[in-house]
Amino acid sequence: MSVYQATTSAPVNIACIKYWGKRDTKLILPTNSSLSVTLDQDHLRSTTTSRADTSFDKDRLWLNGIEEEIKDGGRLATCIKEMKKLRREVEDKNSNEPKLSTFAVHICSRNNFPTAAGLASSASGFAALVSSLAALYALPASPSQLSLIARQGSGSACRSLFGGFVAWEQGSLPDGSDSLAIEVAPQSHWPDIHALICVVSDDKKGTSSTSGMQRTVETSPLLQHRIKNVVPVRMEAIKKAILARDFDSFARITMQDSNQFHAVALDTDPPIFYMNDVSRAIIALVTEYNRVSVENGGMLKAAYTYDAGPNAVIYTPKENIKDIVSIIVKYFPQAEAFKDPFGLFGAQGVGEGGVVQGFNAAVAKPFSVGAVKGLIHTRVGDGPRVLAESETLLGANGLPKVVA
Ligand SMILES: Nc1ncnc2c1ncn2[C@@H]1O[C@H](COP(=O)(O)OP(=O)(O)OP(=O)(O)O)[C@@H](O)[C@H]1O
Ligand SMILES: C[C@@](O)(CCOP(=O)(O)OP(=O)(O)O)CC(=O)O
Repeated sequence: MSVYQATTSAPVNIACIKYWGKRDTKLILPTNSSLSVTLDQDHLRSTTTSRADTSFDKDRLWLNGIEEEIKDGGRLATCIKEMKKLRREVEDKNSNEPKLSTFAVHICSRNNFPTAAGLASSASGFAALVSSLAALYALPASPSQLSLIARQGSGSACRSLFGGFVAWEQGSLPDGSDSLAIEVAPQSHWPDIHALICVVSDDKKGTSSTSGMQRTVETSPLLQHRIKNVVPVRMEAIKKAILARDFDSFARITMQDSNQFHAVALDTDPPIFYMNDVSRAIIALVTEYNRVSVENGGMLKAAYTYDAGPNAVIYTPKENIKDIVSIIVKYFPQAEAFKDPFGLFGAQGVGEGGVVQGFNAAVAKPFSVGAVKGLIHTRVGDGPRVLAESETLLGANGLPKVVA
């Protein structure tokens, strides 16, 4: 008896031009195009196994070992249904193909980072779901075609079907068939883009992206200006900057767009605040680091960006990442030693951190341990990967394997 299954992993992406607002909430069609950097799966990833079997009586999904309900008409159900539809097309063309589209599936997924930490788990999660089903079903679909389905799981997930630098073209058709992700440049084009994720403590539950963005669409006049006049120009400018490996322009646009996204959140009625004092202090530190460079005749050296929460992501070329880690550690002492995946600091570690020459230390006050509860150093990465059979997350009985 053949076992029909596939395991894939998919990356997280963090936008430089933010998606914020839907023109169709069911199909998840955005009010503006967006652009992101895919982060390295060696550090952050969702891994998903999908198996089709005649003995399964219904579609089931486990996330980090806990079964999630697949609600009728919900996002998970929609993605699974759309993938089965593509499988049926393959079966209709070739009658020798096993009728996997008629079997129920068991899907088991794990995120190697905390799902609740606001690290875009829905993006890597739905990208891994769609790519594992695509591998299971041996679909001839391109990443852009798969992005149409991942988009219906979570908008930002469509961008995780590619590595490197990725645009989500908003499209204009009512059925959404032109609202898809395209690769602007692969990882290999600009591999020196590194990222430091500052995981900021956040006790209270914030406003979800899904509900927050709809409130913004309904109430913010600034969003209309952003959609019509700002994003189209920025999309073109940032694509040009990426193709030219022009970090100065890339950084300027990324910071401006993060700022405007948080401005439209504030322009929402009632207002939405995603950043906190820690987030704002990190902005002050990156701004000061850039000021020192520019005043010495240099260019912008780092760019901050924030999604729908207080965590900072700082993009910087590889050559500056040591400076950035040192500055952040100086102002935000860490409870645990900095995990140094690229071996920046050698055996002695980052210590108490420090600032570059000419840096005005008074731009922010030092915080106490725990204000930034963790630092993750990563870089631009590749798109979804198909993993070996041995990586399966499902046991012989079709249920999640017990992890040690
Ligand atoms: N590996 C996964 N496989 C399938 N679905 C997942 C996976 N990881 C996360 N999800 C889905 O995404 C949901 C979490 O998404 P949510 O949008 O609340 O958080 P986030 O992605 O961390 O934040 P944001 O989208 O605002 O950046 C989970 O409840 C689950 O439904
Ligand atoms: C601020 C953002 O991270 C918003 C992401 O929103 P989601 O993709 O999580 O929203 P839904 O489509 O409702 O699932 C910006 C971005 O990633 O572009």
